[in-house]
Amino acid sequence: MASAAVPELAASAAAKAVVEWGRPAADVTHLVFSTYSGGKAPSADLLLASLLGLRPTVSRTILSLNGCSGGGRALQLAKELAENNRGARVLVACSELTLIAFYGPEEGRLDTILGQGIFGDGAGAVIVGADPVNSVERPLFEMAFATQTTIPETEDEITMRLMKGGLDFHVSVRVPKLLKSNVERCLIDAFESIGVSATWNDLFWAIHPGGRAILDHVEELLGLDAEKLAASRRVLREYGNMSGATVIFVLDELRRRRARGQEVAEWGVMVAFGPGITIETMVLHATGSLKEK
Ligand SMILES: CC(C)(COP(=O)(O)OP(=O)(O)OC[C@H]1O[C@@H](n2cnc3c(N)ncnc32)[C@H](O)[C@@H]1OP(=O)(O)O)[C@@H](O)C(=O)NCCC(=O)NCCSC(=O)CC(=O)O
Repeated sequence: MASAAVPELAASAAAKAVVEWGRPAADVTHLVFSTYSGGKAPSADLLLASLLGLRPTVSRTILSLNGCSGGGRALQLAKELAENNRGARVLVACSELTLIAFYGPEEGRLDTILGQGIFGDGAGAVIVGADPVNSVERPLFEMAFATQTTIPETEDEITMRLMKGGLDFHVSVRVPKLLKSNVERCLIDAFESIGVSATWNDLFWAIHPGGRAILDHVEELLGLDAEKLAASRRVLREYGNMSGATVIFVLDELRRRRARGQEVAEWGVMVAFGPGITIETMVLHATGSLKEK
């Protein structure tokens, strides 16, 4: 069921992204697809390419089981592809279905219930490119800098394993504190790398809302004003933790808030995390056309 539904869900998100982009789907040169909800070949990226009518030469990559860092990883990879291939247009698609990880409670494993309580289904899609065609394309966010960090000795803190009965998923109770201890260093390093200085409250924020406790910990650590994580909190409240797709929803929510004049910061950050524990950090720059929308 998941194998069929995951690409269909992605196709519905991608079709909307393509319409907003303003160019035909056949102009997509690369596809990066992230999901934890599959386990077959040919995989969901091929089915998505066929559902959208992408060209047979589209260069496809599937990221499997990157978990909640999958959205951040896919966007970083798309940035690399777009910057290194003139004229490339990369479709990033993340599609997740909790069905694959649905199973009954386990003695002594409270996180089984936690996962089923806070996770949700969803798909998000983004078109990434460099050098926009000004007459057609309206860039929203520039990915100014991107980096990946692995927190040492945390490989057992978030785990996923495909078994006969589905996806065996575990998340330890230590995850919010581990992120709290490591996220600021990632942010400082990222901003130093591009020579931009800003206080945390000067920025707009797209943090993967892995759970309410994670947002609370980050907010407290960085001394963020309450509205700074409003986009992440709204997405978590409305849709749950949709794993890799969630940061795309948060970016979309930021775009809407900006259009309503609720978010005016020029620079911002996106942070996603997943098994590893892997932290994907990105410095974002709101582009002119985003501010005009
Ligand atoms: C789930 C919550 C909203 C519940 O908040 P509450 O304030 O209601 O309750 P709480 O935090 O006191 O937790 C209630 C009880 O559950 C226990 N508890 C909490 N998290 C647990 C876990 N992961 N494993 C086992 N037990 C856990 C607590 O110790 C406590 O036990 P007791 O009652 O005995 O004291 C919050 O704990 C939360 O946001 N946790 C972080 C979730 C998380 O790690 N998300 C990341 C998912 S992974 C991800 O996003 C990336 C990926 O998948 O790749």
